[in-house]
Amino acid sequence: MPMLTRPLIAPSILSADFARMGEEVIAATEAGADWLHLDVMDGHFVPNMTFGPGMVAAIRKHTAIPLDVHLMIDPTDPFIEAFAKAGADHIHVHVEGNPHVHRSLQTIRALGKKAGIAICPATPTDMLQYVMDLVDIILVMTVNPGFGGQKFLESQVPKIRMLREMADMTGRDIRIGVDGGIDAHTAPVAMAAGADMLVAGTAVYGQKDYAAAIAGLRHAPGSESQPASPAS
Ligand SMILES: O=C(CO)[C@H](O)[C@H](O)COP(=O)(O)O
Ligand SMILES: [Fe+2]
Repeated sequence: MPMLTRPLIAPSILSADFARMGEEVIAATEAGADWLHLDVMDGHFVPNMTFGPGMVAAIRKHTAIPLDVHLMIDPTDPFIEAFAKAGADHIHVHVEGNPHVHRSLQTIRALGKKAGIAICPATPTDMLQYVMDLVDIILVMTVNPGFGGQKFLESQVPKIRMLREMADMTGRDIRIGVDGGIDAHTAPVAMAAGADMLVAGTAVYGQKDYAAAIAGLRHAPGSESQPASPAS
């Protein structure tokens, strides 16, 4: 059974009030968010659209916590530098539909950012096998990407476990994040399988009290006896 560590919490602004984004960013920061998760969607890789580097730069001015940018766009590579310059600290690229994901990860690292790789529910873990040396964070999609407020896919729990094993075998400190349908019930399930970073849109921005929501996720059963994870 993997060790349960206190997870990092990354509220996803996908569920925030876009018309009050500055206030929403400050509110999550003051409520104790470890990272802020920014979902970039292009209406092509996923059937929804959100925002580009301009929004990331605007958000950067309102918080000092790491900006965790999840790129759901195709192509990816022409835009990596723009997101890095906009103030992203972590940049996640999807393993699907990108034949040169190895190069994408190299590019992110060369820009001095943490390299994340996101994996959709139908994609096997083998796809990550030959890029593990370039990965700082693995983002396991526990819903099909594109929308907030979807139900956590239990079918992804063995995948979280397998990726935790693959990550541990590298001997490097690779964080395993889960993204989609995370709440106080599913967070402990994901953590028991090896997740140590929880993205939560609805479970934070859909609640009245952001601080209570973040604390409720962070202190999911089993986490209290373990030391807190470092913030980045
Ligand atoms: O990447 C995403 C969707 O593609 C979002 O980060 C995710 O869905 C968060 O929303 P929720 O916590 O409401 O499921
Ligand atoms: Fe996301």
